[in-house]
Amino acid sequence: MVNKERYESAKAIYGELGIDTDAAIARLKDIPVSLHCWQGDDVTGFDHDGPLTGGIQTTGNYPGKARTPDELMEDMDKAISLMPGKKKLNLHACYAIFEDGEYADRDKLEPKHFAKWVEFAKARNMGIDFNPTFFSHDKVKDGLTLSSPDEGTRKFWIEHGKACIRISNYFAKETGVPCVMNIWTGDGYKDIPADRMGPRMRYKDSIEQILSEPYDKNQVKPCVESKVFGIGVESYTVGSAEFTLSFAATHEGCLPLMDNGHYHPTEVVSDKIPALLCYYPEIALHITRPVRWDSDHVLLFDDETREMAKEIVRCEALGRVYMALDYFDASINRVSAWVIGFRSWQKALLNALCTPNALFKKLQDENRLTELMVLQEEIKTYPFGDIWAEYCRQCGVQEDKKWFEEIVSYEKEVLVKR
Ligand SMILES: C[C@H](O)[C@H](O)[C@@H](O)C(=O)CO
Ligand SMILES: [Mn+2]
Repeated sequence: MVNKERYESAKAIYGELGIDTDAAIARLKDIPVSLHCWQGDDVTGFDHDGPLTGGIQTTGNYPGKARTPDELMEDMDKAISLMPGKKKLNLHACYAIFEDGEYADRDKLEPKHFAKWVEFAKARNMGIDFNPTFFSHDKVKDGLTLSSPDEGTRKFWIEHGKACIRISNYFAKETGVPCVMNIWTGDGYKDIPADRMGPRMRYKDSIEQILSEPYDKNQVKPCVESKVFGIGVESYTVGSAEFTLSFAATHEGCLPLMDNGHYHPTEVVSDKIPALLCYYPEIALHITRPVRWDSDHVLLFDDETREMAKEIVRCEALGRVYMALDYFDASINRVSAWVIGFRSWQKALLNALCTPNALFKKLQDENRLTELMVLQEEIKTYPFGDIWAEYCRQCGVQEDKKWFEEIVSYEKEVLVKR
């Protein structure tokens, strides 16, 4: 059977459950997902030569890492050509592009240092999300930035945050798409601290100072990302879940950002999404795959990934959740890592849109839980692959099995020559 016939047959099967697969495909094409630039170069950036710090780590030494803005853009273009769906570009401040020997430290960054990225995004019809970079820098003092007891250090990082607000405002104006600006720091202590509240009060004040910088409240969406622990920061994290949720709840316009690698291993973000949606008009996500801890493995189409997407869809919250990918693997082809992760999240969203959510809710409300279990199990073996193949076809990208051939050629022709 050719693909089109397979799609028609799958469409009829889903149709019996009241699912309109054409509508699901059309809807997904319009939903932006933010693609993180830092998968392409192991979270290095262009403004320093030092190691990756902040309690995060990339492992592996696969050949072909992007070393310059041009290489990173070239790799991203290759990846994008193999991903269906609408993309946004997610940048970190350390990816500033300096020209003609110019350099600006993080507290002095200006929109002009990101002009090339704006050009790149506009040419591809993408909005831009942004992240101040509070790590991999010699002004991280004793592992602390915004919560440092040293006023000079704290001031430097507050100025960095303010510069990033101005840059986010510029991104939104230039692209016409709201810019999600996420504040994450690795601030914390390896061992048991003597004062847990002091750093948090300083952190609160620092973020408040950053957010006092004028910006268009409809166009820039500041977020605070929580974390349970990092490498070398095992005992105490300043920006804990309780801290960031409370901060966002009490500061209008500030969104909570949940990274699903940032919780205890038995906690699931799929359950936290509807809880937060009861209270916050908008929330943000970093979507990753934690293996035993915040390992930032490449996202796959696994159970929890599917469950997170299902929650967003069945809460009718596609317009209220800003979705960004956040993982980094240096042990495999990096372009492939981008593609697998992005396609996995697209699959998860499409799968969620092809789930009979109204029917399942009805069964739950009528306490027909056996029937609910049976149907939830059976739909797992429905011909979803045929719907996915049709989505890829309509988006003009290679279907599964085929896209990897292009990666193999790209590796031979471009990556290994670096
Ligand atoms: C590079 C990102 O900002 C970083 O991954 C952060 O979002 C995070 O999740 C740290 O663990
Ligand atoms: Mn994250």
